[in-house]
Amino acid sequence: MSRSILVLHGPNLNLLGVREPRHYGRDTLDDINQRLAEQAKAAGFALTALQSNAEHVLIERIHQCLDDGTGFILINPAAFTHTSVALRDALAAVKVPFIEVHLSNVHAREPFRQHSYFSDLALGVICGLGSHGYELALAHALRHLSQQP
Ligand SMILES: O=C(O)[C@]1(O)C[C@H](CCCOc2ccccc2)[C@@H](O)[C@H](O)C1
Repeated sequence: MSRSILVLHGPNLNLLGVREPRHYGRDTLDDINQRLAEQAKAAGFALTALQSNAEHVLIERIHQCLDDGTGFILINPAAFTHTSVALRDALAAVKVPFIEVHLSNVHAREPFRQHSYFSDLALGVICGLGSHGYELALAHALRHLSQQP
């Protein structure tokens, strides 16, 4: 059973807590990552988090999952949600189960945010619940991995 979870944050999420609290809340990315790490550790699992503004960095980190035993991915692709076939293809290639997370309710925002290149591949999608969405996604990932042989 894999005991390793990867959390990926897409472009501009490094600005969380500094700008746009109306859409994205006041938690910083460090706040979110710290809470996720504590949640995973308490359950006996390892968690790695990466934020990047560069599509190729996220893609190459996903490719690493072919060799590093990652059992589950939580990903907020951010704006790449609506644009990146390349990032979609990387997730499809490695075949690691993933949950797509969005802080805001993308379905209550501009039309262009209402299409995702990831949702049909995802195990599930959580949006609109702020940073709690990440914690809910992690809770599901932990249960999923705990049920694996
Ligand atoms: O709601 C989400 O989590 C999004 O993935 C966030 C993306 C934006 C991430 C940028 O986050 C910022 C945070 C603070 C200030 C500026 C941008 C947006 O493009 C997606 O449509 C929905």
